[in-house]
Amino acid sequence: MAPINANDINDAKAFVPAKKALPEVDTEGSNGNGTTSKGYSYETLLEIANFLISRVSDTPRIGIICGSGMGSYWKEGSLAETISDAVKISYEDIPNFPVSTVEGHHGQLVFGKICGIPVVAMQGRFHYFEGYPLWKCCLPVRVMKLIGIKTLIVTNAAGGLNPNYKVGDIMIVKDHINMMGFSGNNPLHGPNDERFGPRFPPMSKAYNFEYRKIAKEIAKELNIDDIVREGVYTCLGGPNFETVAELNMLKMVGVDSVGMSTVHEVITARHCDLKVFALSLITNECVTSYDIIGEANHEEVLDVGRMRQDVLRQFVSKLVERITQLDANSP
Ligand SMILES: O=P(O)(O)O[C@H]1O[C@H](CO)[C@@H](O)[C@H]1O
Ligand code: HPA
Repeated sequence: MAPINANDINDAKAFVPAKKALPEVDTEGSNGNGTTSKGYSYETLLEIANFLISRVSDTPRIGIICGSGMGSYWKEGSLAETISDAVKISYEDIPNFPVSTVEGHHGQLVFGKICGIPVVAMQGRFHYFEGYPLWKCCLPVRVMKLIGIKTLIVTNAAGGLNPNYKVGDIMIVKDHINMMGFSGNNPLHGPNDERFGPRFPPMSKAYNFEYRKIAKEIAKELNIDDIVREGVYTCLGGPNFETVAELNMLKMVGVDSVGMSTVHEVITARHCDLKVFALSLITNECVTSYDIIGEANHEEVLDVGRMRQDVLRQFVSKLVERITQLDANSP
């Protein structure tokens, strides 16, 4: 058989040009001062934090990680647009910071206020499939901690595995299954710096109970309780979406929503004693049968994010307000 010549292939998809030049992904973090093979030193992270602090006037109380299509890009009406008095700092301009490579992830920190409360939002997160090790995906969480946040709100786009879920539902995360951790891939792998947290942090109360209670109250107040669920999230390494067999296995072990983020961010946040709230926007139904015609795709994920941006903006804004009130009144 004659060898295939790339020029003969007629499949347009195979030749779609890259939208932007592929960024250099530093997979081990060994390109800067103070880096080690297992993460940045405390001092280097402090330097990054101080660089950011020198550029803003208010210390943020709450950090927000914007998921795919959910204000991860700057768009009229998106969650990130809620932020007033915004100071935007591109990841590229922050020393030793990774850069976002995913379509729909803008790549900047936005400092400002939601309902008068100082926040910092990540418009664009880092994923394992981009080539970053997990500790590096979570570097911004430690930086936000050093800047002064007390609470982290994590949002993600996810496939709905629970058969009762519909596209557009919002799932309050009550727990996660750390699938990547089962093979020892964990953001806390390597030497532990006690200044961040303990060697063996517990994870049984990772998702703050009081915050989840507030979120359900807010859902009622906003009259969206029919689309708000509560369930278990899992993160796979990606970037491919899952096979039917994989999804059925995950369903059997009690997973309700599936994505490629969040779990390692939450582990890092809990390690350094941040309080955590997380939600999944269900952007697609997981394909759990060979009879289903459709397939998961990233465009649908972004579209559903856009479709739900108003609701998410209201939901998260109210959460920011009520979480701040709750924490002000508790020790
Ligand atoms: O988890 P976020 O960043 O919201 O994005 C989700 O959507 C993308 C797939 O469409 C993956 O990156 C997955 O993790
Ligand atoms: N699987 C994994 N990640 C995702 C999905 C999915 O179905 N949807 C959005 N992110």
